[in-house]
Amino acid sequence: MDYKMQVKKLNLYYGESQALKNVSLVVNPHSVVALIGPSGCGKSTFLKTLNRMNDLIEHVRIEGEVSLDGVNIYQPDTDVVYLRKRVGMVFQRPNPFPMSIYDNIAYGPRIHGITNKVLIDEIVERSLKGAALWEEVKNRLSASAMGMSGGQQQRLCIARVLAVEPEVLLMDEPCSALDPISTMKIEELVAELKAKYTIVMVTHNMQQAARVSDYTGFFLNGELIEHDLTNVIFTKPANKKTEDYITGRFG
Ligand SMILES: Nc1ncnc2c1ncn2[C@@H]1O[C@H](COP(=O)(O)OP(=O)(O)OP(=O)(O)O)[C@@H](O)[C@H]1O
Repeated sequence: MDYKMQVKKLNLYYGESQALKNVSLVVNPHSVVALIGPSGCGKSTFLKTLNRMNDLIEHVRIEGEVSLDGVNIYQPDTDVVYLRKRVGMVFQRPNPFPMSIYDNIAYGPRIHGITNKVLIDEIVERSLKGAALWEEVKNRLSASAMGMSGGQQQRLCIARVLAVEPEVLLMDEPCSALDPISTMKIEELVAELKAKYTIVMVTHNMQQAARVSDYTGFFLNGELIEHDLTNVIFTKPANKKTEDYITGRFG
């Protein structure tokens, strides 16, 4: 099988400080990869290297290779806007734009040049359905997104990413600001979305990693200690440090 993404010997430095150390990882298409590890171990930094979000931070230096469908995204001629359309990101805290539900979704397609109202209507409906939000909001599309619950806002942010037809979804602790019911909805959604997309998700919650992911990577101090099928990581990890972490001996 061809990998959707492949990371080879990745090092990342914030100024003098090295945040990622020789990380190599492959991501299969239509799989969910969970990244776990204690606070500050480099999970978010790693996630952001997959669509070059770290480019926006000063003094960041990156060595190694990250490829998407076999093409290195760090090549100088990469169109970063197009890359981020293909590899979309959902953040820890829902961050809807202060505009209507409809306009939140229409924003991305409009930026990418779509002006036809009928087409945008279709995209809005399809994206909201894809994010399991349509039934809850179809009668109030012109209402402000700021009036939605936190869980709805997070699904709106997922719908916003889906609207530009990504291939990979990066999720940085998408449930950390949500209540248990909203968390469950997002987890169910992730399970559905992997039929169409490839998902890489950072989570603090090991039960969540065990529930939703096919593969799990364990980070510690900027190193990817181990990466394997999720049931292997949680039942018979190869590395003692992984075992200590998942059994709660530290973290
Ligand atoms: N913009 C930045 N400038 C300098 N150092 C940074 C920056 N962002 C992160 N770091 C450092 O890089 C290391 C990894 O941080 P990162 O946020 O990737 O960890 P994390 O595993 O996602 O943590 P958490 O689970 O707490 O979100 C930390 O030591 C952090 O202080």
